[in-house]
Amino acid sequence: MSASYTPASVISGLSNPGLFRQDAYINGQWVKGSSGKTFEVRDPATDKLIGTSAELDIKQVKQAIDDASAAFKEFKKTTPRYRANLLRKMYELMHENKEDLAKLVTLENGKTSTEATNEVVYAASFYEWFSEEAPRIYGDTIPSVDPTKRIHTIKQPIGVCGIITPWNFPAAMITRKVGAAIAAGCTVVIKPGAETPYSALALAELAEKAGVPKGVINIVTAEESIEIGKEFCSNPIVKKISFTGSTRVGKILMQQSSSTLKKLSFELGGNAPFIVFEDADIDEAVKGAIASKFRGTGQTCVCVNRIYAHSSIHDEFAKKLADEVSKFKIGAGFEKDTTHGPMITDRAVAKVHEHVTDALEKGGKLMVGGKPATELGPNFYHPTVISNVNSSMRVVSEETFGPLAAIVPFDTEEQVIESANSTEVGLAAYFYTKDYGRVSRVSEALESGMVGVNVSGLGEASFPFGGVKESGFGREGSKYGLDDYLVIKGVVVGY
Ligand SMILES: NC(=O)c1ccc[n+]([C@@H]2O[C@H](COP(=O)([O-])OP(=O)(O)OC[C@H]3O[C@@H](n4cnc5c(N)ncnc54)[C@H](O)[C@@H]3O)[C@@H](O)[C@H]2O)c1
Ligand SMILES: O=CCCC(=O)O
Repeated sequence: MSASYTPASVISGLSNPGLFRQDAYINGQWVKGSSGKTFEVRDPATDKLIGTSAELDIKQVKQAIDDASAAFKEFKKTTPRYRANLLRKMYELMHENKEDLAKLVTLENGKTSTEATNEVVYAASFYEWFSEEAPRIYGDTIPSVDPTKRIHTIKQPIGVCGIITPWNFPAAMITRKVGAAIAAGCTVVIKPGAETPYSALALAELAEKAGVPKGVINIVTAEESIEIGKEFCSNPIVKKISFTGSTRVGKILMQQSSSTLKKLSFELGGNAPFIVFEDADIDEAVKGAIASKFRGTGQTCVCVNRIYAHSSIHDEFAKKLADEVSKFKIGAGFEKDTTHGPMITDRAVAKVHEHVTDALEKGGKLMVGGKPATELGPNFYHPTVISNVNSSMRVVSEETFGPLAAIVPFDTEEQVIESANSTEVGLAAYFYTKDYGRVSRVSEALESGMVGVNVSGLGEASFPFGGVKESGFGREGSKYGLDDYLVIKGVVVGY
């Protein structure tokens, strides 16, 4: 597409040009791939080259793990107050560099400048949150059956953590994990999504400025992720893997980790139901569905995937939703009037189109959209609403991960709960109602790690983020987010 910017003009317009790094970051050094190997990173809106990134080989990844291990020997002895101050400084530096960080997010991920700025603020909030949690890593004292003994517990950092993150939140998926790891006293080796390495590298640059000791945060970049995944999982030095990404890859990592019995936390794929009951405020539900379904152009793990609207309001809801969606302006994330950016790749576009075609062939009613926006480029898809959807359609059973809102009519609360739960994954679920009894009943009945009632936004640092079933395990953010990076040691003292 023709755009009012080029990647080069965005990079030269950064207030802090040092944030744009193309080398990997190991043990406080910026390192190139062995024999200078690199991979390309492209702007998803224009397909123009942003730059290259170092393609590390396994020897370099092993070295990063060794360096993180050496750093852990000292870092684990630091006080929680020291680590709190480091995180506070990292948080402040993210805010000082908010505009630049947001530009890098838009450039490599494609999301709009507003969404990118929101992501940077959200990402920084995890450093702030965990700076406040670090000094509160309490143990217990426990009465013993033996009067000559005293029992207490201490919580200690687990060790070197391997962190693997996706491209859809290139900053927040890193800070949510690294904030907890640093607060606990762990050291990390991070492999960011190959589509979006620059936000991760900019965060490493800021961490260094904040005074994070060398070896505590390491970023290994590569387009080829399979061997790095194997190394993280099989290297006995790595004690924990934290992964955000697809259920498919989560299963591979779990299998690979069995030989070394790693502690694992996985945030995997979802298929979020969004239920609009007959007593709901329809306009509020439309607003909520738009915010959740189309966040990041539908490429958010907690995005609504299936909308269930009570039969008595299905047509009204579908029309109002389609009217709002038809006002969207898709385009490059940097353009002022763009409301929704591109998808990450043309493969992602193709998957949305497969779901749309399948739903229409099986009797769904197209309300708006329904085709790739090839006039804008290979990565754009017209935001789409399809009503009269049923459970035989792929969009109901599979995560679309794109801008397709599919509306299924239902008749009873029991029936819709059963439909909502009839999937192997369980990350987020939403419903709209004014019936107070239903709020508790349905929240408790939904098989998902997170539920939004009359709201569509779940993400904040204080909220326990995570799934059940094949959406994974472990919780990020919140007071529980530290647990995954700590081990409890019981101590018995005899007198
Ligand atoms: N639950 C969450 O918080 C959350 C957040 C974002 C994305 N997701 C899920 O991720 C999926 C989309 O993201 P994606 O396509 O980038 O997912 P993905 O699983 O393909 O990739 C995620 C990360 O894993 C790496 N990876 C891929 N194969 C690997 C392997 N064999 N070994 C080690 N690393 C490997 C990738 O390079 C990337 O860094 C969706 O299903 C979405 O729901 C979940
Ligand atoms: O896509 C995954 C993360 C989204 C969020 O934290 O709200």
